[in-house]
Amino acid sequence: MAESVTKTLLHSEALQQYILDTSVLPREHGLLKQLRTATLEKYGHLCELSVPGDEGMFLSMLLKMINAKRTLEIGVFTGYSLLTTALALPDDGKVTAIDLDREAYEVGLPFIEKAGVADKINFIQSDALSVLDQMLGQKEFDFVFVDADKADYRGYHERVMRLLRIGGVVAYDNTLWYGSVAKGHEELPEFLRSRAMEDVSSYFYNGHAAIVDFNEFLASDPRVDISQVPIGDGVTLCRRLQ
Ligand SMILES: C[S@@+](CC[C@H](N)C(=O)[O-])C[C@H]1O[C@@H](n2cnc3c(N)ncnc32)[C@H](O)[C@@H]1O
Repeated sequence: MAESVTKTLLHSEALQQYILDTSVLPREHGLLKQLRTATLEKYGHLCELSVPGDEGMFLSMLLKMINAKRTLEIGVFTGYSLLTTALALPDDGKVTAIDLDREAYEVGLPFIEKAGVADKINFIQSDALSVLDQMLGQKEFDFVFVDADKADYRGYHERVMRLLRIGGVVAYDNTLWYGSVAKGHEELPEFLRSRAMEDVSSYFYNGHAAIVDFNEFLASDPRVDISQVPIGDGVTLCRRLQ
């Protein structure tokens, strides 16, 4: 269980375990722990799709620091980052959450309900790009967390730039793609490579090229300040400037 709470490749296993034992596990909300266990029981190794505990705590801190009230989550799975967000928002905060997969959302829903934050959440089961298109000109967000189809990150970014208030923050997950961005696709960790090769249209196969391209694109986008944070699988923060 412990190894699924954080997956950064940037430091040694001993240091990773230290971070986990010292500052993550003692402070992780009990219902987040339960949600993670339920995800592991239902999805096995795919539980790694959830954000790790140290990244969850980072997102929670960030939301509180920027006083976020209206947030958008693109890619929910069983809701680890969603529950983290809902817990971090003030009582009158709202999070709009989009995912194609309602079944996975319902695995985490009992923990969201037990935490008493279900009223803050509007879950929309749909393809994210089409929902974002419908929201343009209607909604404004303080914070957006993007963790869905990596091949669509450019498309999400164009829409998010119009949905985020000026000064608002968008966080893109998995921007280090298991450490492989600094290497070639063939150097993906074995567990990812074998899964990628099973299905060339898969999340795992397409992720590498899409993320490498997206990182280069963000670095040249004058509409945002950026900071690539080496936590979890890499999170790039972008603050909208114009
Ligand atoms: C990495 S998981 C999200 C993990 C989540 N943030 C968490 O902490 O548990 C990616 C999710 O994106 C969803 N997804 C993929 N493509 C999508 C799309 N085009 N529109 C909406 N959701 C999508 C998948 O169904 C999956 O649940």
